[in-house]
Amino acid sequence: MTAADAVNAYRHVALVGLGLIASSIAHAARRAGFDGRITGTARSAATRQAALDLGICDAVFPTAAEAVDGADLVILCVPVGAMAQVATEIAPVLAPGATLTDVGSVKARVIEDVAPHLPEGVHFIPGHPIAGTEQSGPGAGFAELFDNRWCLFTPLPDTDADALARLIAFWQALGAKTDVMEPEHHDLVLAVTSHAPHLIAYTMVGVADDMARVTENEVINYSAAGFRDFTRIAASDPTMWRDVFLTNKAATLEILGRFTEELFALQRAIRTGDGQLLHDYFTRTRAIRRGIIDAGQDTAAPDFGRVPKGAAVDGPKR
Ligand SMILES: NC(=O)c1ccc[n+]([C@@H]2O[C@H](COP(=O)([O-])OP(=O)(O)OC[C@H]3O[C@@H](n4cnc5c(N)ncnc54)[C@H](O)[C@@H]3O)[C@@H](O)[C@H]2O)c1
Ligand SMILES: O=C(O)C(=O)C[C@]1(C(=O)O)C=C[C@@H](O)C=C1
Repeated sequence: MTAADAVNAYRHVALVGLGLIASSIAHAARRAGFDGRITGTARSAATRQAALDLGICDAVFPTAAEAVDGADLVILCVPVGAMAQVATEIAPVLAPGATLTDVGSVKARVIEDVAPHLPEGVHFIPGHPIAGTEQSGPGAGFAELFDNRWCLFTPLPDTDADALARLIAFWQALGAKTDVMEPEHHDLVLAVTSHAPHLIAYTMVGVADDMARVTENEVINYSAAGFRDFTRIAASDPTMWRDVFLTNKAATLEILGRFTEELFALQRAIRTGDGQLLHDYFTRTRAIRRGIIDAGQDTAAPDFGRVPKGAAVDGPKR
């Protein structure tokens, strides 16, 4: 199957929320050869106009129900805390046989908030592309965002296998690698790899800001590269990240608890002059970084239409 075949399996894609991720989906779908209709909805007239000016949508609407009417693929691209509200709005107009997916950074809570509102016959397949930037809004999107990045799916036990395969092929055509897992497993993994690191970056930049007041901005002016990376992460959208922490509470608190224990151990090693402990620790973490880079070099090109091994047959990862 070609990328164009995979994206054109759908004829009308509706994007609910027109920010970084929605706009990147539209650009990547067009790049793959999507020749169907893309509709969108945003609350503000300025965002709707921007989406038209940027060529992201063929038509934009002030309400989600209007945008979704007649769509065979609906993608919820709003903050996780807004998923329940938009699901209620669109439920009456979702066409039987349509696929409804989302891109939210948390999965168990999105399933809890969306699934109860849906009519029979709609294929609800939660998803999450692990790709983004600290920018927001329709102008921030670009076609290459998902290239060689993971998109994870957390289907429900009764998810239709053909609908899942079609959606996986769509995301692979956008450039992503795909995998399937249980929602709770997803939320724990992401708490480690994304959510806790964001909170740590927010905190470190907050600490530096307090220091900057003391040292008359020297901390900001002479910031080193590592700290500057923290400031990029800490510039991410406040609404999106508030919702992530409030909806992935248990997993994030679990990881932050472990983080604090390790931090105290390192703090003690510094105080007691235990250079061996520090050296051993940093040697171990360096190996992890090198492992990630090696794995990245092994990344295969997306294989359109391929259902990942184990998706429907062996069941998702737990
Ligand atoms: N930014 C990232 O790095 C990233 C990566 C992967 C997944 N995600 C997830 O994707 C989703 C969208 O993120 P984004 O980065 O595109 O955000 P964004 O801020 O760029 O866009 C969000 C859009 O949703 C709209 N919106 C907000 N609240 C709404 C409501 N109550 N009703 C209707 N529309 C509403 C906003 O006006 C905006 O148009 C979030 O669920 C986020 O967790 C983000
Ligand atoms: O690169 C960034 O700016 C991101 O933070 C993107 C990032 C991540 O943590 O990797 C953030 C949240 C998403 O749910 C997925 C991706």
